[in-house]
Amino acid sequence: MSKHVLAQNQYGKAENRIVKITRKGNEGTWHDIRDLNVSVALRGEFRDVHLTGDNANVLPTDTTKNTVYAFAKEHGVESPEAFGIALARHFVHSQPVIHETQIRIEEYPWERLPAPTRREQHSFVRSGQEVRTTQITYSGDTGQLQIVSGLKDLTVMNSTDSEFHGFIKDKYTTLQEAYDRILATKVTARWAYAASAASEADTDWDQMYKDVRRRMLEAFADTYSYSLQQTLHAMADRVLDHVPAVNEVRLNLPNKHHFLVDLEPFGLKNDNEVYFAADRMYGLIEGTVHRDGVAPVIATSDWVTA
Ligand SMILES: O=c1[nH]c(=O)c2[nH]c(=O)[nH]c2[nH]1
Repeated sequence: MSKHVLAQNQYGKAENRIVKITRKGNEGTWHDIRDLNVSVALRGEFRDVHLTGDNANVLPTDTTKNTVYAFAKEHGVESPEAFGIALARHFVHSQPVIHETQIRIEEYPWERLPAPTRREQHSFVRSGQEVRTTQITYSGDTGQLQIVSGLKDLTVMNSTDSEFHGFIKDKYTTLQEAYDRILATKVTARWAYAASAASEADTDWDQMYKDVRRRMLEAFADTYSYSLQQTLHAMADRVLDHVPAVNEVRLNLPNKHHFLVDLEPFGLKNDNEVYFAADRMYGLIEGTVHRDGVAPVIATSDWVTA
């Protein structure tokens, strides 16, 4: 017997890559595709396997992988959220020793690539835009379904309407005050849905995603910024103002610094036109905004890099 305490534990198969084709139209020649990376984590009565290696309560990770693929055929992939909810419920409801499931999904976007010489639609180009994410947590004990969706790698820039000045100056400060700078960031966003939206069968998750993304981008573009912190708040605020199903927004915004190049040695004046785009290091601005009276649920400890 160990004298130490086994605390949080979970297991499952991570990063199951799956592409699902849905054939539509007259002869099934119109194809829709969903390209997912699905990770499964199971939580429950797993003391024995850790303490003695007794596998009686262990549904193999290999089975969880097979279930992901079989579910794509049996239930289809309507959206990452709907797929994740079905999987999360399945594991909890089919095995009494599994009390909670967490499904994490990334979706890689493809755009339709029209072929001028044929009517069939089965060609796609991977769009260089963001990765869509979702995390579904379902508890069999409480029946609670928590959905935190999001996106990452969405890079945006304002080439003006950004200032940064009036900050603390101590003996180590060298930063010049900026009255016209580039503001650029690679957005990682997560938003938590209200329990009512999570449990409604007809929630249109793809539309929700489009709405949240659009509101964040509009706020980024609309906000005359005196700091990336202010822009972060404006982006989250805009989502909460316009998308009632969302209760909380967390943003991780690396400040992708653009430094004015000194052109004086060449006898040239740099009128905020020529910048050096720095790769590293970067300021990292992070924060959560949530509805008053609703306790935040999105993890704040996740490590996000630019
Ligand atoms: O928008 C900014 N916020 C900061 O906190 C900060 N710090 C810094 O050096 N540059 C910036 N820019």
